[in-house]
Amino acid sequence: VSTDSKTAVRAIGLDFIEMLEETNRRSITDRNTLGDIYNEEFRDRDGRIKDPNFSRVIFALRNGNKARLSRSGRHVYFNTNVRVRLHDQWFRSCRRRQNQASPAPGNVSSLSATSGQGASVPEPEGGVRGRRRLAKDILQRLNSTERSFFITDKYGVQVSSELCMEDGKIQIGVDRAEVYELKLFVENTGQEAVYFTYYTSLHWLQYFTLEDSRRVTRNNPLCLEPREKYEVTVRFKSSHVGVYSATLAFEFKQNTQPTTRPFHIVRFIEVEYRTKLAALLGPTEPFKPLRLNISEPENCKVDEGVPPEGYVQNFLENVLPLGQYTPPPHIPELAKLLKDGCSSRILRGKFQELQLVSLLQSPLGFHNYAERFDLLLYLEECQMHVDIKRYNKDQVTLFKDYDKRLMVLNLPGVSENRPSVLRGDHLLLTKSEEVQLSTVTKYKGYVHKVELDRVKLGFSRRFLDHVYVDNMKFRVEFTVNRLPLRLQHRAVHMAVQHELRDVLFPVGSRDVTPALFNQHLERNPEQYSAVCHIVAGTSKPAPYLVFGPPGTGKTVTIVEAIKQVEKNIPDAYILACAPSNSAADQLCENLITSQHVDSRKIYRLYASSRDPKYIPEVLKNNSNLVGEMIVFPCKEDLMCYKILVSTLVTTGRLVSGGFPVDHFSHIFVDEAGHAVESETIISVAGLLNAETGQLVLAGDPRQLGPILRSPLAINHGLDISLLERLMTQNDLYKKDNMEFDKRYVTKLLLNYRSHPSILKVPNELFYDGELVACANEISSNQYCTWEHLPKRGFPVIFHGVPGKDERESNSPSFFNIYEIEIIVGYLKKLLLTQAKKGISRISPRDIGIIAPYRKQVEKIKWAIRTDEDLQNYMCIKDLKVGSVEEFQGQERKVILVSAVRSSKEHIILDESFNIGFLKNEKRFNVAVTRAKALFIMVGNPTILRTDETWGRFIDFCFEQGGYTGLPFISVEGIEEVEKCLLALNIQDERGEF
Ligand SMILES: Nc1ncnc2c1ncn2[C@@H]1O[C@H](COP(=O)(O)OP(=O)(O)OP(=O)(O)O)[C@@H](O)[C@H]1O
Repeated sequence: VSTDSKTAVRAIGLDFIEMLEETNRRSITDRNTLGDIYNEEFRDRDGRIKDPNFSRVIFALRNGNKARLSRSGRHVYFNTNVRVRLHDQWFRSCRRRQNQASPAPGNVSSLSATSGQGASVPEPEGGVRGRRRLAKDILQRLNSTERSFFITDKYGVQVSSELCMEDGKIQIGVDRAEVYELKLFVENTGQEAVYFTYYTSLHWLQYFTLEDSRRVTRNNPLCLEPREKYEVTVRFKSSHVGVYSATLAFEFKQNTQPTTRPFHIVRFIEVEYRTKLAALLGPTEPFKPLRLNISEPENCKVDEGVPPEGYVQNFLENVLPLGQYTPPPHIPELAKLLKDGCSSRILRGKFQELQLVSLLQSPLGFHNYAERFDLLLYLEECQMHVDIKRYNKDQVTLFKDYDKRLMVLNLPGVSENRPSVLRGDHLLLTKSEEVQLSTVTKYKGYVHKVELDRVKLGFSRRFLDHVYVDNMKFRVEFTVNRLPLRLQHRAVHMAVQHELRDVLFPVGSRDVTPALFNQHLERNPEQYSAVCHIVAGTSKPAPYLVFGPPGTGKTVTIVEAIKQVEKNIPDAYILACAPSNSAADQLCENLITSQHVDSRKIYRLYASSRDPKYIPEVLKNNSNLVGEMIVFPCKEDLMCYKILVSTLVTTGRLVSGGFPVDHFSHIFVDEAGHAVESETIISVAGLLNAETGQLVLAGDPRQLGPILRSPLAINHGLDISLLERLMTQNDLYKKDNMEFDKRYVTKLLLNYRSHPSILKVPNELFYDGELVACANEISSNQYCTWEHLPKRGFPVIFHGVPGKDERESNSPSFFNIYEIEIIVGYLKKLLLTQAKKGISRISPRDIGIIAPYRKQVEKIKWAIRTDEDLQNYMCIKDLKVGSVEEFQGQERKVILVSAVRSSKEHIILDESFNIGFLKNEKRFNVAVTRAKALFIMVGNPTILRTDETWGRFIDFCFEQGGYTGLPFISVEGIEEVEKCLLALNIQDERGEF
C-alpha cells in the first residue's frame, strides 16, 4: 500500500471523526455502532465512490496515532488532540481531477486560507472543519447585519436558479425517491472579472450532493468574466419523506490578492419530499390567526338564547340547591398581590388579604378544609376568566344552519378545548359595529352541538328574525362554565357538614382480619389482598388506595372488587366513577363485558353535555342515552341500579337530586390521580356515610394529573389529587418497616400489559425501575418476529421523520402530514401483510393511534377513511385514533404515536397551553405505556431530543437497534445554522464584508 493511499485512508478516517464531532457523536466508542454510522451515513456519501471498509480506516487511524483500540477490540477511542485540516466531502472529485489534469495555477494557491498537508496530494481548504470555520465566520460577520444583506447579490455577482427564489430560499417539491437535480447559476453581471473561489454547505449534508464541472476550490478558483455564467448542480435524494434543508455559502473575490477579503452570498434550499397522500393532506389554506380584542363596553343588556333543552329529558328533580359561589370582589386583587410576591409591608393594614394569605400558607386540615378549597378554586376561576378572554374574536361571521333554528359558528380549536366549549355552555355575541359604544346588547347563544371546528348555537327568535342579517360581523366572547366549580365548592362544604374527617384525614381503624375469598387474582398476592380488604372494609372509614404504575392491574383490581362486593354484600350499592368520560366508559365496559354481574344492574349515567356520538355502542343499552337524547331518570329509578357509573362531576347531579347519604355503601374512583381533590369530593360529600361507607381510590400520580390554569392555585396545592395527598402526607399510607399496611393500601408493581422493551424507559424514568414486566409472553412477544421491525426481538420502533408542523386556516391546532404518511404506511403493513411468520391476524380493534393535537387526529382519520386499501377494511371503524387523554387507562396490542412537533418555536405554545407531548412528562408516560406487543413512535428526532425525557427514549431505541428513518443527527447542523442565520433578522446594524 503506497504512502499516498495510506494517507488518503487516514484522511478519510479523520474526515469521519470530524463528521462525528459535527454531529455530536464523538464520544461514541462502541466499535459496532461506529461501524454502522460509517457504513450507513458516511461511506457512500456522494453515492459514487466507495470508501475503504471501516476496519481499514480504523487501522489507518491507529497507525497514524489518531485512535486507540480497547483490548477486546470492541471499543475505539479517538485521540482528543486530533487536529488536522480535512478534505471536504467533494474533495475526492477534486483529487481525481487533479490527478488527471494540470494542477491549479500557482498564483491562485495563495488564495487558500491555509496551505496543503502534503506535497504529493495538494490539499484544498475545505473539509468539515473548513466549513465550520466558514459558517462561524459568516455568522460572526453577519451578527450585526440583516439576513437580507447576505442573501443579496453583490458586486454584480448573482446566484440564481431555474426555480423561483424568495428571500434567498429555493423551495422544491419532490414526490418520489429519485435523484432530483437543481441547477444553480453563478453569474457575473458586473463590468469587472470576479473570482469564484469556493462554495460549500454550512453543515454536514447527507441527502444533497454538489457538483460543478470545473471543480472550483480556493486552490482552483474560477475567473468569471463579465456576463459569464457558471453552473453548479445540486442533487437531492432521500428514501424518507420529509423536509430537508441545506444552507449554501458561495465565496468570491474581486481579485486574487491574498489581502483582498472575500465576499459571500448565501442561499437556502428546502426540499419537501412528499407523496400524493401528503399533498392531499396539506393545509386547505394558509394559517391566519384571528385578532383578539380585549376592550369591554361599560353597560350591556343580555338577550337570552335558547338552551338545548330538546336533547335532555330530566326526571331527576333538583332538591338540593346549588349555590352560585361567585368569587368575592377582592379575589382578583389578592391574586395580583400574590403574583407580585406580596411582602408583609405591602399587606400592612390589609386585614382581609392578610388572613387569606395565611390561610393559603397554612397546611390543609379538616378545620380549614372548605375555606382553603374555596379560596384555591376562586383563584383558579379568576385565572380561567383571564385566560378565556384570549379566545374572544372580532369581526366574525356566522351562518344559519340548514334548519334555520340554529346558527353555525366556525371555531377552530374547539375540539382541542381551546377554548373549552361543551353542549349547554353559552357564548355572547355583540355586533361589531356596536363594540365601541358604551351600552351594547349581547346576544346569548347556547351551544347545542360541538363539532370538529365549529359549534351550533341557539339564539332568541328576536335575534334570528330581527337582528341577524347575512354576513353581519360580530364580536364573540367566551364564558367560563362555572358548573364544575360550583359543584366543587358545594362538595367541600358538604364534606365538613357530613363530618367526613375520618375519610379525608384518616388516623386509624379497626383491626379486622379479613375473610379472604378464594376467587380471582390469586396469582398476584397484592391484587388479591386488595380485593379482600376492600370487600371486608378493613380500612373504613379511611379510604382504601390502590396505586401503581401503568398496566399493573389497578382497573382490573377495582373491577374485581366491585364484582365481589356486589356478589358478597347483598345490600351494597356501588358508585363507580372516574374523572373523564373515556375512563368511566372503560370501567363500565369491563364490568359489562366480563358478564359476572347481571348487566341490568349496571347503569352508565352521562351528563347532558355528552355528545351521543362518543358513547360506545356496547354501553348504549345500559345508559341514559335514549335514542339521540340524554335522559335523567328519576331518583327512585336510579337508586335501583346496583352499580352506577359516572364521571366525578356528573355525580354532583345525584347530590342535587337528593340521593340519601347512605345509599351508596361503596364509592370507587378510578384514575383518581387525574382529578383535583375537590373534584373527587363531589362524588363523596353528600353521598358517602363516613361511618358505614367505603371509599376506594385507584390511580397513579405519575400519569396525567389535573389540568389547571392558575399558577397560584397550583403553587398552593390545588394540583395535588386526594390520592396523592393521602399517599404522601398521611401516615396510614406510608411504608412502615419497608412495607405498606395492606389494610389501607396496595401498591401494584407487576406489569401485565407490555413487552419488557416497551416498559424499559418509562420504568427507569418514572418508577425507579421498580416495575416488573410480567406480561404473558405469548402475547407480548407476538410482534418480536414482525418483518418490519428494524431489529428482530425488539418490538419498539422510533421512526425519525424530518417533518413540518403546520396549521391551516385560523385553526390553532397543529398537524404534520409527513408523519401521517409514515403512520398510514405502518398501519397498512400491520393490517394488509399479516398472518404470517407466527403473527396472527390483527383486528383494527387491537390497534390504537395517538396524536397530541386534534387536527392531526382528524387528518389521520381522514387519511384512513379515504385510503383505497383501508377504507373498506373489515371493522376499520373500531380502530381508535385519539388524544393521550382519550387513551388514559386503555391498552392496545399495537400503539402508533405521531409526535407532530417539528419546529422549536412552537414548543413554548405547548408549554403555555399545556398541549402536546414535549414539556409534559405525564402525557409522554401515558402514551408510551399503552402498547402490549408493539410500539411505534413517529417524530422528528432533532426537536424531540431537545427534551431530556424524549432524548432518553430515542437514544434507547437507537442503542437497541429500533431506530429507523432519518438519521436524527443529520438535521441537527441545519437547525443550528438556520437558527443563527434567522437570528440575524432582528439585528439592524449592517456589517461589513
Ligand atoms: N393478575 C393478573 N394476571 C394477568 N393479567 C392481569 C392481571 N392483572 C391485570 N392484568 C392485565 O393487565 C392489563 C392492565 O390492567 P389494567 O388496565 O387494570 O391496568 P392499570 O393499572 O389500570 O393500567 P393504567 O394505569 O394504564 O390504567 C390488562 O390487560 C389486564 O387484563
